[in-house]
Amino acid sequence: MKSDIKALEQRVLSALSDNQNLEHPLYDVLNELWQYNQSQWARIEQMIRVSDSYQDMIIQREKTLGERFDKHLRQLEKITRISDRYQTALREANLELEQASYMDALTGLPNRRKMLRRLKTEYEMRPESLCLAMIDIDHFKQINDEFGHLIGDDVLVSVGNLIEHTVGELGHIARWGGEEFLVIFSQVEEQEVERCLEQLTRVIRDARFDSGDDVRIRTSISVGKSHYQQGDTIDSLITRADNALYRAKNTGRDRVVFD
Ligand SMILES: Nc1nc2c(ncn2[C@@H]2O[C@H](COP(=O)(O)OP(=O)(O)OP(=O)(O)O)[C@@H](O)[C@H]2O)c(=O)[nH]1
Repeated sequence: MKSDIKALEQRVLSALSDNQNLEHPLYDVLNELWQYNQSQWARIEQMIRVSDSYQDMIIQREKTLGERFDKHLRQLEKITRISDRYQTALREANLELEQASYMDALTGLPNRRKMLRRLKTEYEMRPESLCLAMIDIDHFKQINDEFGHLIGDDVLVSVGNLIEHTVGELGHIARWGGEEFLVIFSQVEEQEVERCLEQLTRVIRDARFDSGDDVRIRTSISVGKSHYQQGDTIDSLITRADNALYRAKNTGRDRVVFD
């Protein structure tokens, strides 16, 4: 079909180029139709060229947009990874900070803050089974004065360890402050608490602590114990343990005084 049109065009063209046809009555009409036809073809070709270049432009643009989108996606993934790492580090740092705020830096034992929290929880659950032991190292100032504060620190840590080890599962120990420790006993028979505290004074009395040279340091502890009584608050329980400790100090030290 296409070759027929080519042949037809060829015939029209040769007819129009033949001077003998110039006088033919249809020559002008045919010539005009031919010119019009040619200009239409030129327009169609022009439109095809415009359309092609437009398509090229769109393809190019999509490519550029795609590349930019990929780039942004990669950046976003990178930022997400950094943010994940940052959040994990932040969580870990917060956890460490929280643990540090409840721990005594010297002995590694729970501190007063942590103990008060535990005390509150135990008190809210079953106050009637609460028993406190306030423990203080005797004449600790003399150890510091004689051997220095660093050795004093070592003794403090060792006494803390011995208390923790001796009390074991029976209670919870904390460094209450200075050379003072507090133990909470909950749901432990009173007699068993008393046996444990008596054993504790023996353990510390028998212990020998390193002084850095040949001398071995000896010390002892005084203990004041309070047991929940009707109407007790956390404060009054602590005060009664403190008062018992005071009596232990005043009656010769190295002993347990029960309230
Ligand atoms: N090395 C050291 N000493 C401490 C620490 N905290 C408190 N002390 C010392 O503990 C001593 C407590 O002295 P005092 O309150 O007079 O009591 P004490 O000498 O133990 O005498 P009594 O309690 O009456 O038997 C002081 O010399 C404090 O400086 C500590 O973390 N490290």
